[in-house]
Amino acid sequence: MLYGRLDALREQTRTRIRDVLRMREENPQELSERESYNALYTDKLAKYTAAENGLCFGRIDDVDESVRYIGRIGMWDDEVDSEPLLLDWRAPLARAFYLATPASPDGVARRRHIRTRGREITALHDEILDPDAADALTGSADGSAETVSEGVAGESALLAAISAARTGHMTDIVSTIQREQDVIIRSHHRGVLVVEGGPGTGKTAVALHRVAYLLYTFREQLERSGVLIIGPNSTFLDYISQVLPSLGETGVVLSTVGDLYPGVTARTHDTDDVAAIKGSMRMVDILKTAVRDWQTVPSAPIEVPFDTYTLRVDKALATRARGRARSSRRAHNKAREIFVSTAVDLLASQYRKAISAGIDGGHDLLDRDDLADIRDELRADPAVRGVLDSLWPMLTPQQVLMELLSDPDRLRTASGELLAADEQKRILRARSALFSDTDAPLLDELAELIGIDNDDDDEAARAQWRARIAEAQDALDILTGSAPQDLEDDLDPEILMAYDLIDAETLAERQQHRQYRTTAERAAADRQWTYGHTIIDEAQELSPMAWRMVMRRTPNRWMTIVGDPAQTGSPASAGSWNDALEPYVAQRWRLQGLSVNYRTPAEIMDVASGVLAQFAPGIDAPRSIRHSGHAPVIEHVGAEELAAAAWQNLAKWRDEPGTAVILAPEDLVEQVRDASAHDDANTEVSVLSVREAKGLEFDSVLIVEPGAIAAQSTRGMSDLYVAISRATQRLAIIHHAALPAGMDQAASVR
Ligand SMILES: Nc1ncnc2c1ncn2[C@@H]1O[C@H](COP(=O)(O)OP(=O)(O)OP(=O)(O)O)[C@@H](O)[C@H]1O
Repeated sequence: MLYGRLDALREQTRTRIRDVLRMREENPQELSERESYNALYTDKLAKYTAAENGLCFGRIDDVDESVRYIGRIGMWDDEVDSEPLLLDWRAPLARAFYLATPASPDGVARRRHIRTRGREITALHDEILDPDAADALTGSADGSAETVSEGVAGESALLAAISAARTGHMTDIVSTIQREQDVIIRSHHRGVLVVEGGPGTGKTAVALHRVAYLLYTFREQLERSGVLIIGPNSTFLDYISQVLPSLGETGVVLSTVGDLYPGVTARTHDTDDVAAIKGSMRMVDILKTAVRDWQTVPSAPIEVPFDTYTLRVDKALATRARGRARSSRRAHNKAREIFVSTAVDLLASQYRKAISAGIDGGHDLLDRDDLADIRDELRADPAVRGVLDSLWPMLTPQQVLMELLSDPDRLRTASGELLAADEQKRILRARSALFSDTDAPLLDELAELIGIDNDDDDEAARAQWRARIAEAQDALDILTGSAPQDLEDDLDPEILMAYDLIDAETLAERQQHRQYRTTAERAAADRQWTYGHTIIDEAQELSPMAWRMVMRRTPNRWMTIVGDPAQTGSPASAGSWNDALEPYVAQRWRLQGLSVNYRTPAEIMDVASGVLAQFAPGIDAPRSIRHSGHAPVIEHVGAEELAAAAWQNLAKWRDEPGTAVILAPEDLVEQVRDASAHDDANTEVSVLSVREAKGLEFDSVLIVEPGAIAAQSTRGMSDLYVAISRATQRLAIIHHAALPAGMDQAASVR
C-alpha cells in the first residue's frame, strides 16, 4: 500500500514537472516562477526516489492499540487528509520509535523493526516494551518477539546493521538510531553543540542525520542560508557523500578546510611542523604586517614628469597619504582610494606652487575648477599612477601569500619576533609552489585584510546584515543564559523567537540575491557566504587559523562540532574544545557525549585500548557493542619482507566480504603500493596513511609497522589508535621493529 502511494506521488510529481516545462514565460518574473517550481518538483521527485529503499522500516503499537508506521518520508492518505500513512522519521510523532524503553515506554507497547530488500519484507523483529499490553496486540512477528531490557534499542536490527559488510560508502542509520544519538540529532540547541565520543560511536553518522533533521525542522531558513559540512579530507567527504542524498537531502556544501577558499584548491600537503606554524594564531599579526609592508614610502624622492614640470613624490608626501589611508581603518584595497586621493591632492598643490613660482599672486591663476581638472589629469596620468601603484598597490590574497612565503626578506620583516629564524626557514617555499592544505585559512585572513568582496556594491548591505546577526546573537546569548540546560527541555519558545529574528533578516537580505543557481552552488562560490548551520567533523584537527575561517562563515554560531580529542593527529590542532571555542563563544557551548562503539568489535578494541592507555591514561575507550569472533593477529617478519608479507596476509582475507585496507607509515605507503602492482587481485585494496584513513572504516585492516606509525610524529600513538579502530571485523599487524608499548598485551601472536 505504501509503495503504491509512493508510485502515485512520483507520477503526480512527474506530471507537474512536465506541466511546468510546458509553461511559456512572458517576462522575467514568470521565468523565475517557472524555475522555482521546476526546482521544487525536481527536488520532490528526488526525495521520493531516495525513499525507495527501506521506505518503511518501523512500526509502533501504542498501549491504546493505535499504530504508527515510521519511514524515510511522510505520506498522507489523499482521502483522509489528517491521517498519516507513514511518519517521516524526523517528525515529533515518530520519536517514540527511537526513545521508548521498557523503563519509560512512553505509551508504546511494541516496537517493530521491518527489514526489506527492494519492495519485499525480509525480516520482522518485535520488541515488547509493555508485556501487559502485548497480549492485546495483533500480528506478532513469529518467533522473533523479545521482551527487551534497558540498553540498546532494536538489538537484532542494530547488530544486523553494524555487522553487515561495508561497501566503501557510509550508509544511513535511520532505522536503528540509538537513544543517546537521537538526543543529539534532534537537539534544538541554537548555539555551539560539541559532540564528543571515541572511535566508532557514530559521531559522523549523528552529525549527518542532524543535518537531515534540521533541514526538515527548519527547512525555510536553512534552505535559503545553506548548511556547510567540513570534513578532514576529500576521501572522507566522498565516503559520507551518499548519506544525505539517501535521506532525501541534497544541496549541502561539503568541503575540507583546505578547499574552503573559493577558487583555490589545495594541491599539496604541508608537513606537520609547517602546518603547526601556519595554523597558529601568530599568523594573524604576521599577515597584518605583511599587508602593511606593501604600503610603502620611498626612501629617495621619485620624480614624476607632469605637464612641463617635474613633481616629486617624496617620503613626506607618501607618509602623509599613507597615514590618512591607514587611519581610515579600511581594508587595504578599500583604503587605497584614500591614499590615491590624498597623494593627488598633495601633487596638485605642488603643481600649483610650481606654476605660480615667481609670479606675484600666481596661485590665483588657478581657480577651483582648474584644480579639479588637474586632479583628474593627475589621476589619469600613467606616470603618476605607476608611482602610486608601486607605493600602495591593489593586492590579491594569493599574491600576498605567495610573496610572503617565497621571499625571505618579506617573511623576516612580517614575522618580527613572532617566528624564530628556523621557523621562517621551514615555511619558506618556492615561488612556483602549489597551494597547500594549510593555505586556505591564510588566504581567507588576507582577503579580510585586503578587502576582497564578491560584489563590492553589496558591501554596505553585507555589513548591515552582519550587524543584524550580531544583534540577534546578543539577544540569543541573553536568552540562552537563562534557558534550562537540559537538552530534553530546550524546546524553549523564547529561543526560537530570537532566531526568528535572524530568519527575518536572512529573508530580507537574501531575497535580493535570488538567482537560479541553488543555494549550495551560490554558497560554495561566495567567500562571504554566511551559513545557517555548520557541521565540523574530526574537529579536533582544526588549527586556530582554520577555526577563524570557519567561524567567519557562521556568524550566528549555530554549529555542530564533532570530534574525539584522543584521535588528534595534527600538531597544528587548536587543543582542547575550550581553547578552540573560547575566542568565539566564550563558555557558551554545550558538550554531549557518545559512549558506545558500533564499529569496532571488542577483540580489536582491546588492542586499541592498550594503545590508548599509553598516551591518554585518563580516557576510557568506548564500549564495543559486539564481538566479531576474529582474534587480531600479529606477525613478525624481516625488514625486507614487510610489504610482501602485508599482501600475503591480505590474500588470506580475499574471499571475505566487504572492504580491506593496508595502513602504513607515511614513508612506507609508496613501497607497499608498489609491492602489489603485479597482482590484479589487489586493485580493490587501498594502501593509505593513517591521515588519509581518518573517519573511514574497513572490514579488514592490516597495519604495517605500527612502531613506525607511532614514531612518525608527536601524535603517533594517537594515529595508531585511529588505525586500529578503523576495523569492523578483522585486524592483522605486520611488523619488523618492536611493537609500541601497550600493543602486545591483547593480541594473540600467530
Ligand atoms: N545507531 C546505529 N545504527 C547502525 N549503525 C550505526 C549506528 N551508529 C553508528 N553506526 C555505524 O557505526 C560506524 C561508525 O560510525 P561513525 O563513522 O559515525 O563513527 P565516528 O564516531 O565518526 O567514528 P571515528 O571517530 O572513529 O571516525 C558506521 O558504520 C555507522 O554507520
